[in-house]
Amino acid sequence: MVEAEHPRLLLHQFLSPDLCKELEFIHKSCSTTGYRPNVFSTTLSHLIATNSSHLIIPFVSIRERLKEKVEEFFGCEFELFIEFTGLISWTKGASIGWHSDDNRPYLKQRHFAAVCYLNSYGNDFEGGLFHFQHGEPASVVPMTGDVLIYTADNRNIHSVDEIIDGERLTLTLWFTRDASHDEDAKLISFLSSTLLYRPDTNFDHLLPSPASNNMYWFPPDQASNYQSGFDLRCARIYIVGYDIYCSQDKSYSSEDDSSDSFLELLNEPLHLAWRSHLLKKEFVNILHALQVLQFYYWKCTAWQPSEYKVNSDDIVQMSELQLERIQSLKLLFVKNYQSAETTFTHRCSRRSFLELSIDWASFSAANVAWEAYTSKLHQEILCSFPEWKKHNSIFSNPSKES
Ligand SMILES: O=C(O)CCC(=O)C(=O)O
Ligand SMILES: [Fe+2]
Repeated sequence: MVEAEHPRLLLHQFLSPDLCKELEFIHKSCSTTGYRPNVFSTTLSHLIATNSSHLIIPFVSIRERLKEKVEEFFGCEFELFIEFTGLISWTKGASIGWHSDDNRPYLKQRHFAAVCYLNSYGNDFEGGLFHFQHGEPASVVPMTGDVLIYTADNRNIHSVDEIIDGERLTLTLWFTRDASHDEDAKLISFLSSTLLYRPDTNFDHLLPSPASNNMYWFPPDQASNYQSGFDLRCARIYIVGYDIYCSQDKSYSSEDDSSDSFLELLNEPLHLAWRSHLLKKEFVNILHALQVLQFYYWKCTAWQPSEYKVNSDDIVQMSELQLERIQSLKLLFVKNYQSAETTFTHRCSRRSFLELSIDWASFSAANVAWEAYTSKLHQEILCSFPEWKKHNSIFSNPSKES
């Protein structure tokens, strides 16, 4: 029974650990700076805008399950629309005081919220506890796979403590009774203009294409002069011990150039390096490199190093000149390394990244597996889209084998 005064529900382990990992992979390879200080987000329309529409697929069944659960719990079967779906991460310094989720005139359409915790307090971040101002449970400790559902009105005023360390990740959805705020309709119309005009035979058409450079600069208020802060895509690569190498001869001055022209290098082909080794594989841009690297971290435990042989043609030893170039690129893209590290790592992972050694054979295997994963999702979205369009609604394909 719904408690009338404070209608809310906490579900334990509603999402599987693997789905949480998959959504984390998507966020760590696609996010941009968010709408509040120290917050990063990945919305579904952003995935479409960056040529990664296929990455919507992992969200489809969980959106469906959450909507059913909310409708069932609040007794409004078949009445709701999803208003917003997004991956949101909070880093050191982020917090929110007492509020209800419909507390702005432009948020009045929000009737219910579902917050899915994709990582855990203590393990991945410190701080970030959730509190309700009145009623039970008074506090929620975010744990991987748990979901908190509540009404968006003032019966559920809540706050989140400041994040002290690490990156706290959620999948957050809002639901509405107002059909004019149906997210599906907007996504389908966006997909209509991007998805179908692409031949699906050539893998190059599935490579990510970055949004504008300023969306990846952190903190966002520094994106007007780029003198401090960092490019978050590069930061996510550097903090796990990799380097970025691009051979372009153009010289960009970081001191007197306050434009973002140096960031254009990241939209050009580039390589990844580890210590003195350069991976010969060329990535079309920084997002491509980041996505493959994050995929490797998502899946790396699945590969036994002995199963794969390093092809000596895959890597080269770098020259002194190349190593110098790598250092100067690092200074260009990450003005403040300390802040990048504090933003994206938890003290536990900081230590384990230092102990990691690269296994190039598994890394090459990850690249092959990432292409297969991408093609499979692309096939799925091509197959589902005509039905979505017909019903103006995003739903999972019942014929799909699981
Ligand atoms: O992430 C959470 O636990 C809740 C976040 C929140 O209150 C909000 O985004 O409005
Ligand atoms: Fe909230």
